[in-house]
Amino acid sequence: MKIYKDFTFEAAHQLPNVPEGHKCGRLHGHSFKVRLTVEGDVDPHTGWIIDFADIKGVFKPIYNRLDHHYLNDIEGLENPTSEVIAEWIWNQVKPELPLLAEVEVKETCTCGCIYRG
Ligand SMILES: Nc1nc2c(c(=O)[nH]1)N=C([C@H](O)[C@H](O)COP(=O)(O)OP(=O)(O)OP(=O)(O)O)CN2
Ligand SMILES: [Zn+2]
Repeated sequence: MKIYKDFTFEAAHQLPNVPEGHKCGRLHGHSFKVRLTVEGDVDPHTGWIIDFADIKGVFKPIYNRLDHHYLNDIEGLENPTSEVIAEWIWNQVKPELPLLAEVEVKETCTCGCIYRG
């Protein structure tokens, strides 16, 4: 069984390694969407894998580092593509949430990235 919790954070970034003139080389912002998916067995007593609130609790300090920040300033996010952000979030969350199975990051309505470790 898999469950997930969705988050939205607002942040600015620019991609330093794109070719000259690429639009993403300019400073811009997104309402980033993050989906954290957890996989495990359903506890027969509680009826859940874990409480959604526990996923939120684990992500809260990480969310606070991202929301309304300039991502390039964050250690490990100097080149903040969706792929790099997804792996970075995985590395922050996984030790605190061993059942984590998937991190999805969406920059816009039409593009995103899924990382499974
Ligand atoms: N593989 C990746 N490609 C791109 C990334 C990325 O993180 N990984 N990022 C960008 C830009 O940051 C941009 O914000 C998103 O790109 P794009 O989908 O081109 O954005 P648009 O909204 O302008 O696209 P539409 O074609 O209008 O849907 C670029 N590439
Ligand atoms: Zn962007």
